Amino acid sequence: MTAFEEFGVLPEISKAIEELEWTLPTDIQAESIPLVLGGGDVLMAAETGSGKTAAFCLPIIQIVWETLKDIESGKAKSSVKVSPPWTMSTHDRGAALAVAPDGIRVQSREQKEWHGTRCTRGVSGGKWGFEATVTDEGLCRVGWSTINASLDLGTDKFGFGFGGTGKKSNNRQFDNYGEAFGKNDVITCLIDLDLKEIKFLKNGVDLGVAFANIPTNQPYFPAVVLKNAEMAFNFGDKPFKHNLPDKYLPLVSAPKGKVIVNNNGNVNSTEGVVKVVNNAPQAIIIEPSRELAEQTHNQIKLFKKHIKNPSLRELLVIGGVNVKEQISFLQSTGADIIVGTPGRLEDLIQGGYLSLSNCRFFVLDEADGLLKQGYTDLIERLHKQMPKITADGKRLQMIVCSATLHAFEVKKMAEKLMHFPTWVDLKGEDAVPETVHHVVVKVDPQNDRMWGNLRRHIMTDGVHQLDNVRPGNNTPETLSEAVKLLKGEYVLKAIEEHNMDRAIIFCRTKLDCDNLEKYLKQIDKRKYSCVCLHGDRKPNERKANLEMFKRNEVKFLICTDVAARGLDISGLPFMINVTLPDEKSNYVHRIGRVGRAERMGLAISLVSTVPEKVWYHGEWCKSRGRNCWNTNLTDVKGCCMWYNEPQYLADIEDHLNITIQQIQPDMKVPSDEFDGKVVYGQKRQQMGSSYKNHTAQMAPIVKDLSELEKHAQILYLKRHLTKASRVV
Ligand SMILES: Nc1ncnc2c1ncn2[C@@H]1O[C@H](COP(=O)(O)OP(=O)(O)OP(=O)(O)O)[C@@H](O)[C@H]1O
Repeated sequence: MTAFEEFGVLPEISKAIEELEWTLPTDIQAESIPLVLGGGDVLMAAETGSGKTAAFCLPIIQIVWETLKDIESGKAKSSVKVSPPWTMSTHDRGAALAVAPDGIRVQSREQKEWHGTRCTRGVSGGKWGFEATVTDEGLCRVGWSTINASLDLGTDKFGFGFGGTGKKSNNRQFDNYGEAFGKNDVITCLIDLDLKEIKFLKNGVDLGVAFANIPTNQPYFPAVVLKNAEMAFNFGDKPFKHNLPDKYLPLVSAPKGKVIVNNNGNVNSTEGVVKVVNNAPQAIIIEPSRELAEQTHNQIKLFKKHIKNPSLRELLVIGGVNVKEQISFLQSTGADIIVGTPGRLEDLIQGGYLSLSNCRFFVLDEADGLLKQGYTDLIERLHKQMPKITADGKRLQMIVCSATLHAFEVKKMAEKLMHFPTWVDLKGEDAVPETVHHVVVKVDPQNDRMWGNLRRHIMTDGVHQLDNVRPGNNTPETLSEAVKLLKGEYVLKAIEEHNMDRAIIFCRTKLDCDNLEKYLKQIDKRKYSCVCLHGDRKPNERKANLEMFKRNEVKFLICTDVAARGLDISGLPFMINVTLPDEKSNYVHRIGRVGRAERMGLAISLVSTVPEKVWYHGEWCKSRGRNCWNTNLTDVKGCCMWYNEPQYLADIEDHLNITIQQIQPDMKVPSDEFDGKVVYGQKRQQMGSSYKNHTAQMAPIVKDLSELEKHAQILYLKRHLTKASRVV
């Protein structure tokens, strides 16, 4: 049995993993795979390069395939025929109400409407009780209803509820009763079908009869309705927090003859039959960029290699590619798992080519990035269209992941859309993997005057074309232009010093990328072979460039933040930040392109010591930068801003709670600075090789300790002997 099989992964999938020579699951995989296989919603926060893609792809492939097999063998019928234990019903419930897998916790995150559910069983005579605990803020009403009652408990004559505002309600009549209740309060709900009355206890205190003379010609079921709230139930499986009053019994002890099964929502058994529909996939995985979508799609293809009978169909749905091909694939072959970028996915859904009716996995990879790119509404729209329970009775599972998941937007979204999610948080706040050595180099045009007499230099972005910039004139504009020139040279120096023959280089703008590409090629096309990856390049060119870089056919990939997240280039040793990102989480993502899968990587960031004036084309810029020469500042609707890198560096350090090692412009990284000499791009050396160094480092500390020990022993002996001599 392989290590992956021990975590519940099927042999067919494990075989493909073995062929990739992965012997053990990474930590995030070991934690998350069982949770997803177990049916839960999961938020995965783990370092860059820690294997999050497989952590969600493997269990999804497995469950989707198992479902396909069940459908093929006719087993995938609705699970509704099975007589359920005392739990809240996943069928007889409002659309926005979620029932946890244990069936006793319910939650609704809908803020405007009420959503309710009823128990899977009811009683037809006797005196019964159950407990409902308020487990979160929000509005709730709990009580008893017959099977004919609306799920909005207390709004028709068949339902009797007690609400958190201290009101009882039946048939839309809301009257004061008992007292208000809220988070952590325990409400005991009692029904006496002999005396025909319903009453409630709050934290064990009897609030008196709420409803008398209730009709008893129908069985009664525990019921609840919530508005952005959460409750947990105990029907008597566990000891109650407060004893039931005399003669009342827990519902679980009701004898067979008195128990009625709730078949609401289950009656139409043909609806419970799951069918394979070509354009209705079981899983939708959203990625923030085309490249990343393609990468995840390729991983799925690898993982499903040995999956047969039935085969599993995956489809890549990204922009910039002929939509007709995607539509025809959906119609002819069909797809079980779709990986895509948000815009194209929604186009296909709105056009009616793609249906979400069978979707049971909704994955947001690089979720914070998606939300920051403004896709919150789109995600909510798609989520709304997905069934919260599939035809075979499975809950919609949401998986959300990133190396920088601790963003406010993510927490808000998780609260709104996810149900009882588990945070698999391996690092706490955002962090840099130990395999990444990251350093900064100050670019100081006042100290390093080399920019004043360069024979050849990089073409700059032209921001200062109309300014009087020249050596000897120390205006902010001149220094800003000088930074741009120096950065071109510093990139060359970094490449030279570290003999970089493979690196990803991040620039702030598409223009900066183009200028650096031209400069490197102008100096030496072969020595500095490079390609660009940014939003202005055609999709085919982007794809071809990335492939060339991955295949080692060019040495440098120059890109904007479009490539900051997720791209996995095996064994990449170096990255250079020509300019720091203004979004601090992107620093983590950018430098995380190196130091992946336990290989060491070096990230060098060039940081200007003075403000640099740069392009910033906002919505007001009609051409969005193309041929724009408006060098006014943004506060007067111009398209430039002063970029304050020292501030961004401080923000990043503050965010990561570290001081980033600074190196000199000679780009030398002290060889024993981290954990001894390392070979970037290779796996970390075994402890044996650095052991000598380690003992040398420890020697003075050990010597100090031994001195202290000697001192302590002498002190003890002196005191002891003095005391002893006094006694004598
Ligand atoms: N169990 C494993 N054993 C060996 N290598 C693995 C394992 N899991 C993943 N990898 C490799 O580790 C690399 C990084 O994986 P992946 O791209 O999934 O990282 P990630 O956590 O999604 O990173 P990012 O946050 O940058 O997107 C890939 O090259 C992948 O093939």
